[in-house]
Amino acid sequence: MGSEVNTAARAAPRKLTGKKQEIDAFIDQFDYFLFDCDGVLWQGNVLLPKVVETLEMLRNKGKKLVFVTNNSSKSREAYSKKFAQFGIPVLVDEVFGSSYSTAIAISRVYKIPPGKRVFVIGEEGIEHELAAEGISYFGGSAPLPFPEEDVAEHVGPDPSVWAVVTGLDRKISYAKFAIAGGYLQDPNVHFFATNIDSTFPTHGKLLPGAGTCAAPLTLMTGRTPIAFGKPSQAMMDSIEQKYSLDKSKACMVGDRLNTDIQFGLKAGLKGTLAVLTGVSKEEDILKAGEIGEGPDVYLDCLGDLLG
Ligand SMILES: O=C(O)[C@H](O)[C@H](O)COP(=O)(O)O
Repeated sequence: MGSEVNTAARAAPRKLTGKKQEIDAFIDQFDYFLFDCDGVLWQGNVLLPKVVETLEMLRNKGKKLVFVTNNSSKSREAYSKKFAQFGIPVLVDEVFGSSYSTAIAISRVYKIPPGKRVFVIGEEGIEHELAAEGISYFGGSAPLPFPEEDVAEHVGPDPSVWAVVTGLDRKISYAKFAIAGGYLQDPNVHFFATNIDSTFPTHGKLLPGAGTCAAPLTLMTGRTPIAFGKPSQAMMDSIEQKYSLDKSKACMVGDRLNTDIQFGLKAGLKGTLAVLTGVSKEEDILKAGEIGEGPDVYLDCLGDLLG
């Protein structure tokens, strides 16, 4: 499937009324539901209403659920613990995060050569998933092994460095950018990003997203990273393979038009459902619909799927 959205003759996004018959007809079209998490299931540390019951209802109907997040700060295992804290039983294997997507692309698609390593701008989630794939890395959450003011002495090429990977790094520093920028001046060093979200919604506010941890390197080197989170085709390809996903029976559920809904549309999934509990608002959805890039349907909140 191509990576562009086929906008031709797409109907305007339709708000589901919540009537049982209509909701059942919508759900019955799909065997698979891909869920974004933040803004759909919860907002930060607050679980949204009726989420537990809705996921249970879908499981009882035999639907296959996959939780697809761009949040690279947590590993799949850490994410499954977050689900457990909310009383939602989810297997580690049902979580597909951008850190995992990046790690499997590096080890299985790009096939990092033996003896090479990756410099990380990011947090534990990336480190955990790289390690699980047997990828050697440095940087990340480790403190700099030299005083920040001495950074210039440590900038330069390193033949052992095969790639720079960026993700959300809430301890980002000038020195980390300087080191990464030094490696990226070698055109043979790959530039990867878990995801390039502009914003990171937190406690109802928009904080700088993972994309802001890559952008200074683009400005510095003129290079743009290959990203493995939503809406990348690479992430969809891995999901398709891992879960034997039949795209003609799959629905993407999300709160954000430019990541979640684009992800479903670009992949040509059968359906896309937006909820209004996260980033994109009703007016954004209707506006995107005017250019054929809105979701098929939308709801105030996921719990409305209970009808
Ligand atoms: O900047 C980021 O990394 C993202 O905004 C964030 O992690 C989004 O995660 P998602 O909504 O896909 O769960």
